[in-house]
Amino acid sequence: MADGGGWIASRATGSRNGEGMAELAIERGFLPAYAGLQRRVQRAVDAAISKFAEHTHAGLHLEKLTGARDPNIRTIRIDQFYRGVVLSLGGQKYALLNVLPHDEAIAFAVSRRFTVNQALGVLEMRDQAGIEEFARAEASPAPSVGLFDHVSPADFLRLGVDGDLVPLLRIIGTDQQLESLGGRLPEMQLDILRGLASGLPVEEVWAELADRIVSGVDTEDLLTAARRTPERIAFVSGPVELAAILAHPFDVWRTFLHPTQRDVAYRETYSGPALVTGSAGTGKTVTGLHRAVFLAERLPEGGGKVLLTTFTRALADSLGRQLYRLTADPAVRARIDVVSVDKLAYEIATRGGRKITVADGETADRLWEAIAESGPTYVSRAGHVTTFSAAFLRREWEQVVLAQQLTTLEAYRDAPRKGRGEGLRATQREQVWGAIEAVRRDLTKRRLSTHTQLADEAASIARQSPPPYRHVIVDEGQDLHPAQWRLLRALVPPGPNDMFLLADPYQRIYDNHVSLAQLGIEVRGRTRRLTVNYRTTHEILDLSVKVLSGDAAVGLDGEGDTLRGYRSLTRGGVPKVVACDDRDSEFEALIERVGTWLEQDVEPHAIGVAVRTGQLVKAISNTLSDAHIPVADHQRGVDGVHVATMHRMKGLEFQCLAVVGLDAGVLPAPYALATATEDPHGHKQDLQRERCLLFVALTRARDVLYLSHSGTPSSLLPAVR
Ligand SMILES: Nc1ncnc2c1ncn2[C@@H]1O[C@H](COP(=O)(O)OP(=O)(O)OP(=O)(O)O)[C@@H](O)[C@H]1O
Repeated sequence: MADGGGWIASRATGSRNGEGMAELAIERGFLPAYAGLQRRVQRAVDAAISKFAEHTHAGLHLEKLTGARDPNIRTIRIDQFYRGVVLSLGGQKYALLNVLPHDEAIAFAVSRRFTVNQALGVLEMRDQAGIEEFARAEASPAPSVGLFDHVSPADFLRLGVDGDLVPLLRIIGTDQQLESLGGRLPEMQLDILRGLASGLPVEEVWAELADRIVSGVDTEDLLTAARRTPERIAFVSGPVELAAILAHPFDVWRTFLHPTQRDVAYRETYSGPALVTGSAGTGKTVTGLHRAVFLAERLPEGGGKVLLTTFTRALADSLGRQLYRLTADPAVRARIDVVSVDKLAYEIATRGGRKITVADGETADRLWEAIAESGPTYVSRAGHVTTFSAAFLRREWEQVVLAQQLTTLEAYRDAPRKGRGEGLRATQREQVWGAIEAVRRDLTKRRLSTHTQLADEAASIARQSPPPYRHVIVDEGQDLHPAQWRLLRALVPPGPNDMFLLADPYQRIYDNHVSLAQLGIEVRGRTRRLTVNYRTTHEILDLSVKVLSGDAAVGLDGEGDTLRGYRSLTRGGVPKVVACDDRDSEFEALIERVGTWLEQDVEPHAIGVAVRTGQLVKAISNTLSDAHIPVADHQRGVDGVHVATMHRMKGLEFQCLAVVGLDAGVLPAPYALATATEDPHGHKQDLQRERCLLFVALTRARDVLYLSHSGTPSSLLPAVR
């Protein structure tokens, strides 16, 4: 270490060593460590980093340590109390690993060891002292059934598991044992072991890795390995980039993507529309944001724009905020339009000054209620004289008539009604058509349009002009209506990298069952699946997945999706279910819970309360406000605890989440279910949608999940230990 690796000086004065700029890298773990420091210590860290520019290593007090498991680890003085831990990568390159109070820094530094993965060639960190401790504590004979009996030593090596760990893995018989060893292992190897332990066959785990296998790995060459590990080591281009990273140290995703996410987001070319699936919290949004920036950076000046769109305005706002943090370059930002699909449709449909008022949900509901009440009767399968319900008529309009752009009774009479349950006789179709027409006329008379109608009109308008975008990226795609897909298809010319779609069929909470191929969006051969959940703890995920029925959901590509290999990287407490006698005591318990979170310094906006109905939202907001707990009001820009319906929780996340009012009679919502006797298929579908809704709600929690009900619990709530 002749010269302290100063990229700042190199940049300012030109290369001093004549071999190009020396570099400083940061290791992923450095960011949370930095984020947790007081501002005063952060400033001292910033100053120490700057010294890399100005000093030789002597000036930096880079120290080797006696007893270190890794000869390349050094510590560096930050101030009187703190030390940084640094890895020498060779060639005057260093990676910042951690910053801790003096004794902890030394303990961290002597315990860690960096190795190069023999299969993937990536740099890995392990807690060597912790592994030794585990081996001592668990020094017992192999269990009769080991967790990895189906994996041969050769397979372990092929999958990049270090040979010296194999004897230790043979004594592991349970998931709990694996988890207690887990945090000490290299992250990538743990990921592979968890995959194997969750029942994935060796060949499937291998297939996930196959693209990344490197031949001729030099396990001594840390620097090359570090360059192959962008998910753990980021080489910064200079002080501006480093400052940008350190300014938002919690946004780890900005700098470090999982290899699969990186492959998906940074692929040079998809020959046509690409679909990324993955269940809750797997980083679909994050991947879409990176893709948007990647594509926008490649657009030539005046060479078109990227559209980044999603389901609601709130989600689009959130995308916009995250995008802002991902790229500081105003030219790149200016090339990306972030807008919800509804707003996009409205803007296109009202272009040229046309005045349109959007029918709000309540107004539309009232029209459907009125027609259902006064509408025709028929004799049901069960032999009752019955009417078509408002929900049935509205869905028939949305899911059949608007979805297929049916404009005449004749067309409707012959139209397929896939996914709509019980068939309708010709006379019933006439009755339904009459009711739909009446509501449509009523809307026209009042000069109102629904969002779906607007999307339909906007699609027709868009088809008549040259497509305004070069690339379209769609988040939360599982819930878009066919009319919205037609609109998006019309906004971008078919070709390479035209559409990049993100969707999770297990989070479908509206009735739109779409086949993209039928809408001219062919993703076959270009679908990828993300499986690692970054948001939620293992325990929360475990409970959430139990809510789903186990039936495979059908994806936008028409294929059955799977939750195989879906897993979380973090551990936490088991979610708590509180059973209350009545609503008052349930609300009291909620106040207590939220109050405790606030006392524990959880920010109000990091707390969410999800419920099934709008009435409960109102009641809980009032209850919390009365207890002097701030409740967010986004329209008025008021910060506070976020109380919302499960539908509105889509796409969001909270450090602490309460999902309350989980009573039988509230969830599944009786008004959202077709009657089991009269429409068994529709009933089953509706029930599945309610399950997905609860799944969406539960998976919004990051660290802590609290559940409660009054009286009999919802049948959708799984038994909790
Ligand atoms: N590679 C990563 N490293 C660290 N954090 C990540 C990574 N990828 C995603 N995250 C974090 O995980 C959380 C979930 O990510 P994101 O919202 O993109 O997932 P999603 O698949 O869109 O989720 P959902 O479908 O449930 O809305 C976010 O907090 C995000 O910042």
